[in-house]
Amino acid sequence: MNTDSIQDQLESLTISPINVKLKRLPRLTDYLPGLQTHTNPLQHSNFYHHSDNDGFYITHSDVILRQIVFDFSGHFPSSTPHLAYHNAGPRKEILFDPKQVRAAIVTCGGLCPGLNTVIRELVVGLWELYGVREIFGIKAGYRGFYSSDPIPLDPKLVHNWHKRGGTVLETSRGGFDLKKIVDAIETRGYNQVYIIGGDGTLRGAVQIFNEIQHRKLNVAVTGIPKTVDNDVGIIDRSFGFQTAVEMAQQAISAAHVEAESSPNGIGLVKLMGRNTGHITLDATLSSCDVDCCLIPETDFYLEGKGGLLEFLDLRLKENGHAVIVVAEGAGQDIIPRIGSQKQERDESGNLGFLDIGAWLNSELKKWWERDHKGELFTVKYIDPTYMIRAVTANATDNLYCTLLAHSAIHGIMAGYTGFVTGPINGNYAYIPMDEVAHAKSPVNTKDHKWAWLRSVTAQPDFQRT
Ligand SMILES: Nc1ncnc2c1ncn2[C@@H]1O[C@H](COP(=O)(O)OP(=O)(O)OP(=O)(O)O)[C@@H](O)[C@H]1O
Ligand SMILES: O=P(O)(O)OC[C@H]1O[C@](O)(CO)[C@@H](O)[C@@H]1O
Ligand SMILES: [Mg+2]
Repeated sequence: MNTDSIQDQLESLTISPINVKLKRLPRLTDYLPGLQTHTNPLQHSNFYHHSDNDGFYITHSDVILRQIVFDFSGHFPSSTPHLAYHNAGPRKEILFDPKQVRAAIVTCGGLCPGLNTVIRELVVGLWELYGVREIFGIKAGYRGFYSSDPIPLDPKLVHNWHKRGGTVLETSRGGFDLKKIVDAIETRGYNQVYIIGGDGTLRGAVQIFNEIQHRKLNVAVTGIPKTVDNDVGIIDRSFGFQTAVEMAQQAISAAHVEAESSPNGIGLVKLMGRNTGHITLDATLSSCDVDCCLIPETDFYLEGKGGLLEFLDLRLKENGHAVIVVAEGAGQDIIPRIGSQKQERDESGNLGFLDIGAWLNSELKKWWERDHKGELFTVKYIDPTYMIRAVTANATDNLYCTLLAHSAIHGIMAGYTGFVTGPINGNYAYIPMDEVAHAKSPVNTKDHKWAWLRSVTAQPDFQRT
């Protein structure tokens, strides 16, 4: 169909009913049917002016479609159901009496810019929007539920936490003991549990939620997805990611300056990205200084036709310098393991990596010595690791963290449980927690963005012919 006829068709298009499948969210009333409802205290707030039909309150029938881009040339609406999620936001009727709420907040896994903002906004939101007065911080990750006393939190205490990197509550890996955690939740009398963490944390949170359901406890659990690597699926992106990309730019700029200031200079930067290369990819695209971007989602090799060394040889001849950015999880298969060298695991069971940056640094030097002995050459290797995540969130991420925290509060107050809050197509949604815990988000090397990257760097595709 040509462009004009599609335009004509769109002007008069009637969309027949769309086949939508709404993702059901667990609610406390699923297993505690007798719970009383309460009017949302925002109804009496001086700051939120609203009438019944001004759209302020979100109803159970307000949904967000997962897919918003369609092919109008005959395939829409299709018989395949379109997935929809509940819209996040305040409900007029809630399932908690704010005076009876005892909320617990925990941060688990690695650091990410914005963690303290989420904590701060959970505290301030619970306190100011709903009048909750019993809010507790759990120290140092999951183990803190059963191994230390909680920290009472209030708006005064947390008022400037968003200006600090890291997590004031502290975090850790490992220490997940389901029975001890749920026992502690029961004994301490928490009835709202806010769990901030990545894929591992969310898998743990699903188990906590299942056990709470099994024990029929009046306790709602929500997850707030945190991953500096941006490797959690379904949601548009994770908080702190943009800040990390911005920080990564500084390392790339420095590598570029170093490289172009030396004859045959190579700047080599290693960035975080355990299983995904999102940070590396976005930092490359926004810097425009990178000659080659290496990520875990695509293999590469050094020697021979179409390899990295041949490419660098050409770039150095053309430009006199080159910049390589590599994600920490890239190239793990091409680094030789020494003897019985085992891949170590951290306390959560995540595989440790061989150091791709240090290995490349040494291989580049060996290559030059072998093939270009006597010619000037330098590699400047920059490994900013923790510098890109141990910072405060930028303004965009701070705002994002605030909306996430408030959305999580509204959802839990409405009696939803076992859910995660996150943006889908720019709107905040409630998503079943087990779905997010298992959804990955790799870089798609078949899409336009990767093709754009290849066109910007003109790097090889590393497909051996
Ligand atoms: N499958 C699982 N079941 C229960 N608990 C888990 C599981 N995987 C990880 N955990 C627990 O979740 C917490 C955080 O896990 P992990 O260290 O993998 O970080 P994460 O949440 O994935 O964040 P990130 O990888 O972004 O730093 C740890 O306390 C760990 O013991
Ligand atoms: O050294 P730590 O704290 O275990 O964290 C390192 C890992 O955490 C992350 O930042 C997030 O998973 C990864 O990119 C990185 O591999
Ligand atoms: Mg993880």
